[in-house]
Amino acid sequence: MRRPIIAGNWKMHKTIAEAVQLAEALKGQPGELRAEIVLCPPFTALAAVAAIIKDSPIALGAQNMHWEEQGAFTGEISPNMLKDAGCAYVILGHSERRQYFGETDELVNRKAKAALAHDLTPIVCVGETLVQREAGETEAIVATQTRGALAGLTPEAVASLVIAYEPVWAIGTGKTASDDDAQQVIAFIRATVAAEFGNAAAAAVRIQYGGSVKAANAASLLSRPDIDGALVGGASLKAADFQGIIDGAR
Ligand SMILES: O=C[C@H](O)COP(=O)(O)O
Repeated sequence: MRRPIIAGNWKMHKTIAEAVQLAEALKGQPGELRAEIVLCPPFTALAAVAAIIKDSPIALGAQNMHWEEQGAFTGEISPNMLKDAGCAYVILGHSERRQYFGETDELVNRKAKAALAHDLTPIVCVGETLVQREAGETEAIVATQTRGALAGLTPEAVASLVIAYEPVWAIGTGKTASDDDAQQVIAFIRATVAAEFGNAAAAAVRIQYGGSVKAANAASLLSRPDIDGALVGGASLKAADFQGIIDGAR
């Protein structure tokens, strides 16, 4: 049985004080959680958020990472630095990293291997652009990205990680993939994993949907059999909005 995972990607938002305030508000929410919750603040707020959530069931994640442990890589953050700051997860290959910073599947693969070697769970993002979708290339794109990002991993490693299917055209646009579309593409990604890594890895790997998830659509997306949670951008920036999504997974 796969436990749903709901991650808030705060992107380049929140000062340390604002991050602390949001983490405090979320930590204070009562109730049993069916889903695992992950907060992914910017690097500058990781340690402060870690201190707030340390005795709660909420986990900490980063939004990116370099693959080396240390060295002359100005502006980069290493896997052991993320562990040191309290991270359990790291988002890799987000479409914004691919689009604005030239990240390739090969680079995402290198990062995924480094994350796993440091006991960080990668949240590997895949997804097609609008042009690719309209050209009927969705399956080809997500299959290539999935195979590329996971190349060389063991079935056990693949089983332990998280994939986020984020159609680029749905990110921050208010346009959500329909439940049927999201379910269909995520089932296809799972079949791709099965073909490459076997049925046990495919049955275990958690695959989230991301792209304009909000309280109003979360419950029905998460009720689909292959959708194992959500990677949330905009709606993770306000405690009430994110809590509404978490409630959708109860
Ligand atoms: O990582 C999160 C996604 O890019 C989704 O962002 P969004 O919920 O603002 O559409």
